[in-house]
Amino acid sequence: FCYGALRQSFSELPSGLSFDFVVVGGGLAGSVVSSRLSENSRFNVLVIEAGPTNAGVIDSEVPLFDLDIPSRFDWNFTTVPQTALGGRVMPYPRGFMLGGSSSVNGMVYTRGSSADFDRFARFTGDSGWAWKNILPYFLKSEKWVPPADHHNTVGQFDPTFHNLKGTGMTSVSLPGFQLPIDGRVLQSTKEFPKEFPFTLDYNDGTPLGLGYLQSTIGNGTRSSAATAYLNPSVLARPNLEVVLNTRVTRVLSNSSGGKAKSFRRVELLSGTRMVTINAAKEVILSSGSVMTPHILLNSGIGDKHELAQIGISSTLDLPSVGKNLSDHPMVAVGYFVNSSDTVDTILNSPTLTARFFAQWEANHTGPMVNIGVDHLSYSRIPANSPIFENFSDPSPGQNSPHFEFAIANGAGFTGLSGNLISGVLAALTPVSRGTITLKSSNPLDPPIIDPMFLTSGFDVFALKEIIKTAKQFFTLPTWKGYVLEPAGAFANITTEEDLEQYVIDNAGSAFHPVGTSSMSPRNANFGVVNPDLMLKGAQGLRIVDASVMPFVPAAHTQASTYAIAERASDLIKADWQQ
Ligand SMILES: Cc1cc2nc3c(=O)[nH]c(=O)nc-3n(C[C@H](O)[C@H](O)[C@H](O)COP(=O)(O)OP(=O)(O)OC[C@H]3O[C@@H](n4cnc5c(N)ncnc54)[C@H](O)[C@@H]3O)c2cc1C
Repeated sequence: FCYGALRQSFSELPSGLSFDFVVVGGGLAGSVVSSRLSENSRFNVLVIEAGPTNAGVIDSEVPLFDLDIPSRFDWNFTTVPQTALGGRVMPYPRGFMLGGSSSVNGMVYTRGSSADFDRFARFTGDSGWAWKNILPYFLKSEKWVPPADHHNTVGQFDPTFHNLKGTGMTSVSLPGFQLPIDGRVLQSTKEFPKEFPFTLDYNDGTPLGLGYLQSTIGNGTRSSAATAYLNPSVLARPNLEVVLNTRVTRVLSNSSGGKAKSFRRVELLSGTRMVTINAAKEVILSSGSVMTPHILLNSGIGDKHELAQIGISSTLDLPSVGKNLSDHPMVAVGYFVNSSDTVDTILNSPTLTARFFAQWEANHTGPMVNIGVDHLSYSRIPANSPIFENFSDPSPGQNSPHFEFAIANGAGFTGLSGNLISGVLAALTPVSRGTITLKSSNPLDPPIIDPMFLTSGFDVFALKEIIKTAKQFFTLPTWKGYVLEPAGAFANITTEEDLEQYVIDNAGSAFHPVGTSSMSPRNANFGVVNPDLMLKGAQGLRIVDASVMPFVPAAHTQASTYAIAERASDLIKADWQQ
């Protein structure tokens, strides 16, 4: 038989092939796990991806285009009205192409704090998830490369915490195009060292402070899980098949009674027909925090009472499926600036966009290699804050931040026009938890997504605090003569009530949902997967994606998903060593 190709549809897959592993979703984690498993030539691996190929998609390749990826590469989900946000409905983007959300995301590469992973280990009872044991997997997935402009990076990162050996996979680099605000941003670490101390490297496990942005960019181009892990030489492996444009609807049980049920059969939509395919060893669900629980629930794996209400009979009663959705709420604030040298000028001018795109095409340099942010800052709510009279601290440890503050050379997420500088402000330790549920028993209906943003008073407080900090930041002496007046509704805030209303009117998702198929200790009567990521109470089904994280780390979620998928690959290989 001939394996080893990128198929445009399931019907292109030659009949008669059999597979050891069927990976559902060729997104970030699915690309990693299928690449690693197919390193073993005795394993036949099939990946089924709902979206199209990433190859040749310029909007995905050019870093500065990241805010405007066409909707055909998105699942185009929206949330239900958010009660704590004045009933607003908001978009909930998820990548719909090979590489998944790693092909459409903001490319920010942040790992989180050592305490985040030590908490994973404590919570699950598996020391394999602790920082010291997961750090090698961060290094295995990361290929540290020079920035696009090849500037001297000494003093801008700590090489001890990166893989400079060329053995890694996804390229990570420092900013490849200096922004005009960079000098002033760095000066702020001297003017406000208590809140913004300089940190050499926020990816060393202790992120607090202001440091240089690290992104999944190599040679001025997005490096995604697809470009890195499913590169042409991996796709040429005779034991790997990748099927595009094919949606999986359910996993089916192919055993009954007796021992734990086995879920080694996948149902998918091929054209207008439902067909099934078996995995001899395992089905691996890697459809992400929204679609993995959606597939499980449609398969009857979830809370049996809730499923009965929509006419789905239970195959495995696991009430935690789709619960515990944890995502970072985010809000942006902007100021007009006394300069036209911001990304707004480029993005609002077709002529400049064309000119800098031509430069990018010619030699992968210039403003298009950058996302308009060169620095991030991480900070904590002071220990003596009155909020801790009513809430215990949700952060996992003293080295772990409550806030992220990205300093953007443009309007960014404010949605305003003009020349701006903005702060993209995220609350990293959300207390609110949401759900993914089903509308009906039709597996092609979209999920009901309810992140329940800001339903905890702690999260409202956190966003208000970080806005106050951003105000202090932008009024530091370093900004004199550059930062002008606040922009949009932010300009009208005078009271604490105004501030709260601004948060309610403007907060949204930072696009980091996790927790909907959470790990829990092996014998726990809650959770969805065991610490080895096998579905609880079942055989033959593993979940490998962001949905298994029990808590959202104090970081953007791609780095942790890469590390989890790398460790998962080793766990799977060890289980099936012959
Ligand atoms: C707009 C946006 C910006 C972001 N910015 C950043 C950032 O700057 N830095 C960062 O660290 N993180 C960022 N993230 C988050 C990060 O990309 C995700 O945490 C990460 O990609 C999660 O990986 P995953 O494998 O769980 O899911 P995904 O990467 O989303 O992969 C899931 C895959 O499964 C496929 N799939 C789903 N359902 C089915 C089905 N039924 N059948 C077949 N295939 C299916 C999807 O099409 C997709 O390819 C961002 C995310 C988004 C959406």
